[in-house]
Amino acid sequence: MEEDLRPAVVIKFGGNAMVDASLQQAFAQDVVELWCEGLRPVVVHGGGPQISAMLDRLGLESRFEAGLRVTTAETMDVVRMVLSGRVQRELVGHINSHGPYAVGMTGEDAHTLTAVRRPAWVDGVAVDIGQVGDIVEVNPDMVRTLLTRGHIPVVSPVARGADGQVYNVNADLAASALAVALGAERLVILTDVAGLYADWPRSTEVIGRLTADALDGLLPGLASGMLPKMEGCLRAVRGGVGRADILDGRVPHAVLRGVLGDNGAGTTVVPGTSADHVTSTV
Ligand SMILES: Nc1ncnc2c1ncn2[C@@H]1O[C@H](COP(=O)(O)OP(=O)(O)O)[C@@H](O)[C@H]1O
Ligand SMILES: CC(=O)N[C@@H](CCC(=O)OP(=O)(O)O)C(=O)O
Repeated sequence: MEEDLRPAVVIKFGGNAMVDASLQQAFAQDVVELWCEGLRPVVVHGGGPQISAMLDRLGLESRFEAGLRVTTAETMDVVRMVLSGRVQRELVGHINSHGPYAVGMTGEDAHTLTAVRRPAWVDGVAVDIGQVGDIVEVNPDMVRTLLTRGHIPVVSPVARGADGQVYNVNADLAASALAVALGAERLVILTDVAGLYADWPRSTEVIGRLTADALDGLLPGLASGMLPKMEGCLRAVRGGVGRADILDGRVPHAVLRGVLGDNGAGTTVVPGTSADHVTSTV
């Protein structure tokens, strides 16, 4: 029975924050601690740097448009192999060193994530970036089943298309779509900076808290990896998730501090229309 279970907390573990083995271990410990506290963590992992490293070893090019990887059929094979064959396995291993908690899956499994091909928008122009997907449907049944049985789902951001193709999905957007479909309480995105910087890369001011409408106004000015992250936060809170946080994954135990301690670190997006935002200097 699911009635007495708390809403899920979806945590996106970023590729850049996961290159350090001790940070990976601290992250795994935090996720298990949340589970022990009665929360229901769902992990969606990235792996951008690991994919780029493998492409480089194979002599293949890594190219991004508006923060999304240009994905040929050859690139897609490598993306799938690195994400679900290596990065997900390592993470599941770290979590399961604490007990039989984690179960790895990809968005392709049980039709969890369905995507359609999407372009990247560069200066208002649609650019073809190959097998990159935008999620159009989420079936959260398998993730819910795992949660109900006391497991921690670890999901790779690969989706199936209704057209039979496999799609590479940005992990921030995959986490956001899953959070909405699960009716999650929170979306937490770990990355390799202190949060969303105002006037990046010139200022040292991190935006601490802002509403969905204020974020909507800032989105057109954002670049590179921060763009899908903030788009994911916006979609999440507009889709009913209570709040979305960007936290610094380079800080050990950032998840535990951010979720249980709520120490005000990082950037928090909340539903609402106020145009104001609060900044702090780091
Ligand atoms: N406004 C901004 N605030 C913070 N970081 C930004 C901003 N704009 C671009 N970035 C870049 O986005 C990066 C995070 O995105 P990405 O490299 O995709 O991270 P991850 O691997 O965690 O998903 C930061 O390291 C930074 O270089
Ligand atoms: C379409 C697209 O860009 N997909 C990403 C998927 C992995 C990811 O998002 O990893 P990070 O969170 O570590 O950046 C990629 O190929 O790099």
